[in-house]
Amino acid sequence: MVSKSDVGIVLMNLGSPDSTAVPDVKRYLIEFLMDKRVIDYPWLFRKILIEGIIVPKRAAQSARAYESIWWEEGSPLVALTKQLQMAVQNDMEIPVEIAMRYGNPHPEVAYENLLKQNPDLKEVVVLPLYPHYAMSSYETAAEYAKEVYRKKKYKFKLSIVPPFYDEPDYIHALAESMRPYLAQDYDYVLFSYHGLPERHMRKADPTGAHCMKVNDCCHVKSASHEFCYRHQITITSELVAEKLGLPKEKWGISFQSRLGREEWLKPYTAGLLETLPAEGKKKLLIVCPAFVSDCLETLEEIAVEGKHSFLNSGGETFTMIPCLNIHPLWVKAVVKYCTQLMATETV
Ligand SMILES: C=CC1=C(C)c2cc3[nH]c(cc4nc(cc5[nH]c(cc1n2)c(C)c5CCC(=O)O)C(CCC(=O)O)=C4C)c(C)c3C=C
Ligand SMILES: [Fe+2]
Ligand SMILES: [Fe+2]
Repeated sequence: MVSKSDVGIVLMNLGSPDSTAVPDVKRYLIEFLMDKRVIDYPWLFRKILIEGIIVPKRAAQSARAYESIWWEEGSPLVALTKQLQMAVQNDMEIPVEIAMRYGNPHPEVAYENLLKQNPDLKEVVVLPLYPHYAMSSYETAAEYAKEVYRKKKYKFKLSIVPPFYDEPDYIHALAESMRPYLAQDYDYVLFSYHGLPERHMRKADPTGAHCMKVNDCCHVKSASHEFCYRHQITITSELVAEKLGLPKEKWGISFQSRLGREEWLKPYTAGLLETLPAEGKKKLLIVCPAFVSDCLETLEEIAVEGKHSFLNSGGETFTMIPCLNIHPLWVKAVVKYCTQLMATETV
């Protein structure tokens, strides 16, 4: 066993542009979308599509969106990840660093910072800040953390916390972070998750025969569930709804942030926000559990664009429930997942 004083933690999130200036946003979008686990087309086709079409078209619009949510200290996602870092470090009393999959700080900087604090570092535990597995979120973060580690031939052990979508402490934290909002008058609770191309679901299925192929696949027991985003977000939602005592007709799941023309997981949040009021669901609570830190996709796409669309479609109240951010029960869960893993797994 490694002594606690020789362990460091890295909290790894998605990342943001360095600033809202268009060249910084361009650089960030290119790094993000050129990731073969995000847009999984052959390299040359991806390069032409991303650098020639998508990014030139999208960068200025994205920069404006970032500008509308930017904080004095910078990107909300990065600032909130730093706040989580401080809270976890205070609790664990060991060094905690943050790293981003895209942009800054880079995982190498996080590893080097831990080594500066303890040249005898024996183990680093990386927690990818995604409750659910997806090739384009959890997997790419975990693989990148390993790639940088191997390239630099570090001597410390590297352990990576697995997705925690059904872990009791995470479910408890998410449910309790939502509970105060249920005291207000509401018709419906919408769990809106980041979407994925349906193709990614089929690709991630190691059985090759289950996801999106078997009827009600996410509820039929299968080895594919370890890698099935839709199964995992379904379980998170069902466990939280059960804990909160939400009746079946009072909640539902949808998928946001679609990009491009491919079929993504349905139903789309944007469509539902326009049709829910006509079904009598006029007072809405919305929560986005694919993200543990508030970010562009919650603060702009949902809290601004989504709200506008819902209210314009006949909705009466729209309440966005914040991400877990630094909720004390979430900090406790993070501490537990990192502690549990220390010296139990090695890459
Ligand atoms: C093919 C494109 C994309 C896939 C697949 C995808 C999956 C995915 N993303 C997150 C989490 C976040 N995504 C965020 C922003 C964002 N996502 C995409 C594209 C895909 N994401 C783009 C182009 C952007 C940039 C913003 C924009 O121009 O719209 C963010 C916010 C980052 C921030 O700085 O605040 C997060 C977080 C998950 C969890 C996921 C798969 C499940
Ligand atoms: Fe995304
Ligand atoms: Fe599935």
